[in-house]
Amino acid sequence: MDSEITLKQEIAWASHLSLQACLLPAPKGTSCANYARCVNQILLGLNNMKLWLRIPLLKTDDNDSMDVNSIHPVDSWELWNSFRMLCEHHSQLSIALDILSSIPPANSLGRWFGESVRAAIMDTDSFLTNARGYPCLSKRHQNLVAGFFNHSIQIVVSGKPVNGLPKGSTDLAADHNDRNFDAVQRHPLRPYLDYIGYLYQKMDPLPEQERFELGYRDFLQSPLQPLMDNLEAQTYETFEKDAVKYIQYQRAICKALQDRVPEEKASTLTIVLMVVGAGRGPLVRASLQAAEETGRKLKIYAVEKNPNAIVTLHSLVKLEGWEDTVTIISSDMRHWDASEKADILVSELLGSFGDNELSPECLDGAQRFLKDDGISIPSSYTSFVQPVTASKLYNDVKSHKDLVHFETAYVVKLHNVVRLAASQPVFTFTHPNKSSKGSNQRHKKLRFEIPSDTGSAMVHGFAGYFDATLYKDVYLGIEPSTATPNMFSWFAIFFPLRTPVIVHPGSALEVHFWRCCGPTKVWYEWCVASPCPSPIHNSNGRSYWVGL
Ligand SMILES: C[S@@+](CC[C@H](N)C(=O)[O-])C[C@H]1O[C@@H](n2cnc3c(N)ncnc32)[C@H](O)[C@@H]1O
Repeated sequence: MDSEITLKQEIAWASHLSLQACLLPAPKGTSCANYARCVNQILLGLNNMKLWLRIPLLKTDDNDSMDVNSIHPVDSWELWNSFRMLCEHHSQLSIALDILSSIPPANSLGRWFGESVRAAIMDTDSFLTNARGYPCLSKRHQNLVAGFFNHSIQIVVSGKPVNGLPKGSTDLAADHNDRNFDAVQRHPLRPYLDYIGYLYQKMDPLPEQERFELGYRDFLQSPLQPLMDNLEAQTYETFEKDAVKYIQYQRAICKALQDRVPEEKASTLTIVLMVVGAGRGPLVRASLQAAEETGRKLKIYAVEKNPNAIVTLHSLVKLEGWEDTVTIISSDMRHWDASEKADILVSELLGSFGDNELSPECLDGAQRFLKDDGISIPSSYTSFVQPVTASKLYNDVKSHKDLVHFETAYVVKLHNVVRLAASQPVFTFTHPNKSSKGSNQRHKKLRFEIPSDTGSAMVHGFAGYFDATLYKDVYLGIEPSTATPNMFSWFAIFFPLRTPVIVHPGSALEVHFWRCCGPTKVWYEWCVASPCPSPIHNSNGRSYWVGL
C-alpha cells in the first residue's frame, strides 16, 4: 500500500534526524483497522521515538476520512479509542489534537485530559479577530487552551494567517502587554503565537504547595505500611509540615474536652487522653494546645511502636518540659497493658483510602483501654471510589509486564486523569467499635452512571479517597467534593484494571470492592461486573496486602 510505504519512509527519516516524535497524518481512503495495522508494525520496531496520531477534536463531515466504519461520522474520541486498542495501548502512541472553530461540549471534551495528548494544533480558523484586528480566541477556546497549559500539552499554530495585521501596527504582544517588539520580518503566524503566549502569562501562578507537588504528578508510589514497617524520620517530617491536619485535630480535641469536662469542673477534673500512634509527637502537642485553649487539665499517654520515633519523642518531651503531663509508652497499642483507662483516644492511622493502613485493626485493639463512654478521635471514616480515565497510570502499571502490578493499589497525586462520575462511599468504620460481630471484612457493590453528554469513556481504574469525622462537626479528608482545603498529607489511591473497560452512554458501570482480613494481613479485591466483567483483581491478596 502506497500510504504505508510513505508513512514508513517518513518515520525512518524522522528517526534518522533523531526527532523525538513523528506526527501521523489522518489517513485518506483507508480504514482505521488497516491504518492501525500499519502503525502497529512500525511501533513494534520503533526505537525511543513517539508517534503522535493527528485527530480532529471535533469530527465534521469534512474530516471523516478516519471513520471506523467509513459510513457515519463518529466521535473523535471513539476513533482514537479504536485506534489505540488496535495498537494494544502502545505507550509510544500519543495524540495531536486538531483544534478548529467548533469544540465539543465540556464533559465530552474533558475525556482528552486523561489521554496521552501531546500537542494541540490550533488552526488559524479557530481564532477570532478583535476590535483592533488582532487574532484572539473565544472564551471556550481560551478555557481549552488553559486546560492544555495545565496538562503540559504543547500548542502548535497552523494554517494560513486569516487575521491580517492592521497597517502601521506593531504587533499583538505590544497590544496586550505594552511591550515593544521589533516588527521587522516577523513570521506571518507570529501574532497568533504571541496571543497564545499572552494567554499563558495571564494564567494564575500555581500555589506553593502545587508547585512543590509537581514532581509527584501521576507518579505511582507504594502505599506506606506504618504498622508492618517503621516510618523514616523524613516521612514524619513531611507529615509534621501539614499545619491544617493538626489544626483540625486540635479543634476536635477542644470540642471533646469541653463536652467531657463542664466549665465548673475544669480546674479540678483531669482527663486521661491517649495518643495512640504518636509518631514524633505532633498530636501530643495539639492535645496540650487544646487543653490550654479550653482551660482543661490533661494527663497524656503517648503510645508508639516505632523505636526510632520514640527516641525523638523523648527528646521533645524533655525539651518542652512536658515530663509531668506526658508519659511515653514504647509499645504496639494492640498489646499494651494500660494501667488506667482513657477518656479520649486520639489517633491518626489513616491512609489515602481511610482504612488501608489498618486503623480499624489497631483501634479495635486499643479500645480495651478506652472508658465505656470514652471518645475516639476520629470517630469514623469512610473510603470513596470513582472510575477514572488515566492512560498514563495504566501504561506505567503495564510497563512492569506482570500481574502483580495490576493487582496493587498505588498512592498517586492525580493530574492527567478524568474523573468520570462522582465518587461513592465504599467502607465505613466507626470507633469505638461496639459491633458484636467484630469483623472488619466488608463488601460493597457500586453502580456508576457516566453523564450521557460525556460520550463513551475508557475506565483505566478507580481513584480512591477518604473522609473522616474527627469529632462531631470537625472533619478531615481528601474526597474531592469535600476535601479539607490546603491539607497535603494524603494523595489519592489508584486501583488499576488489568484490561481497561469502555462504558458507552446509557450503560452503567457496576463495580465490586472487598476488604478481606486474614490472620496476618488485610487486602482488597476489586472487579468490574458490568458492562463487561473483569477478572477479580488480587484474589486472596496474592499480589498486594497490608501486613498486620
Ligand atoms: C500516620 S503516622 C502518624 C504519626 C503522628 N501521629 C503524626 O500525626 O505525625 C502513624 C503512627 O502510628 C504508629 N503506629 C501504627 N500502628 C501502631 C500500633 N499498632 N501501635 C503503636 N503505634 C502504631 C506508626 O509507627 C506511626 O508512627
